[in-house]
Amino acid sequence: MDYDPNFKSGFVAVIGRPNVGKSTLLNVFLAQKIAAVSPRPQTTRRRQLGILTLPQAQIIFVDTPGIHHPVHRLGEYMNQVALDALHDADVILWLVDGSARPNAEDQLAADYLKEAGKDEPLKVVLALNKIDLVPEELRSVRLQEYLSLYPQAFALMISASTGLATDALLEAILERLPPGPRYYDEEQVTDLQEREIAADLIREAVLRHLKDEVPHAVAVRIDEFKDRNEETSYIAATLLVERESQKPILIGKGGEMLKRIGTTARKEIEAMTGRTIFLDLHVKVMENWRQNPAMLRQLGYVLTK
Ligand SMILES: Nc1nc2c(ncn2[C@@H]2O[C@H](COP(=O)(O)OP(=O)(O)OP(=O)(O)O)[C@@H](O)[C@H]2O)c(=O)[nH]1
Repeated sequence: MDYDPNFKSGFVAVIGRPNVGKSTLLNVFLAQKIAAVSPRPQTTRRRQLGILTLPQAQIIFVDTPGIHHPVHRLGEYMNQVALDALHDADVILWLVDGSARPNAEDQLAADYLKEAGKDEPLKVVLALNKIDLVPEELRSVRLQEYLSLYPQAFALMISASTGLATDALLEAILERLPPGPRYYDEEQVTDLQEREIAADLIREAVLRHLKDEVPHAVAVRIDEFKDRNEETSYIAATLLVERESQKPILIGKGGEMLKRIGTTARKEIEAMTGRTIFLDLHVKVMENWRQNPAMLRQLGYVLTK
């Protein structure tokens, strides 16, 4: 690899509480659907990378699960992932929901930042997202409310869904990146395997159709992902639920709900892969999978420490 002293690269940890729009923003930057986006909190469970290669820089986004108070093993794992990402990051993009006042979880994120930056100052860019929902006259007050949680941050207001000031945000990140090599090929946008993305898209479809009914007790296991030819792939996946009583909710009358979930997921996977997909979905009860470290590992939630 040729060394270019003007080239910049580095890791940008994207943090913030669940549902602030991390995935939406990542999709804007990468112009491709790689992270799960859903109107329900905590869709992003795994640590994900999105890689943006520009003529003079390469940014590797680490999309962390939302920081929140742990209530079970999966929650603890998610917080640990978030802390690890802060330590390793060159720049931290702290995304908050500008349409609401700071709450205890935002305070917790600020505490994480203080903890991670106590020996070495962190480069934190604070982005107030969803500013399209905030009346003009309230905006600067809101900015100050968030900035007071971590005054060392560079702050700006954006809207990931309208694209407002997302260029300025990218510029602020680029300014703070150190010189470095191009770590990944230009064409590569993620280090997530297609099957992992497919699992995320299936889980997203479940959350979208089921609203409040089974939400976070569902995990997706990809059992098979085979290319049949150039244009078609076959995917078999199992939706794991925690209790027998959740099974009929997922399946629906005459299998109608499962069919709807399958159709939504299939379309999303087809958009992502550019291929025709045959999607075969099953539902299985796996009691208390969230408390089971072996099960979490099998589903790709590797406990790091
Ligand atoms: N009005 C408005 N809505 C937004 C904006 N950005 C995101 N949203 C919506 O907010 C919801 C959550 O967005 P996500 O991108 O899934 O949030 P996330 O932070 O990745 O969520 P987790 O995966 O749970 O951590 C979705 O319904 C988005 O459409 C914005 O700038 N303005």
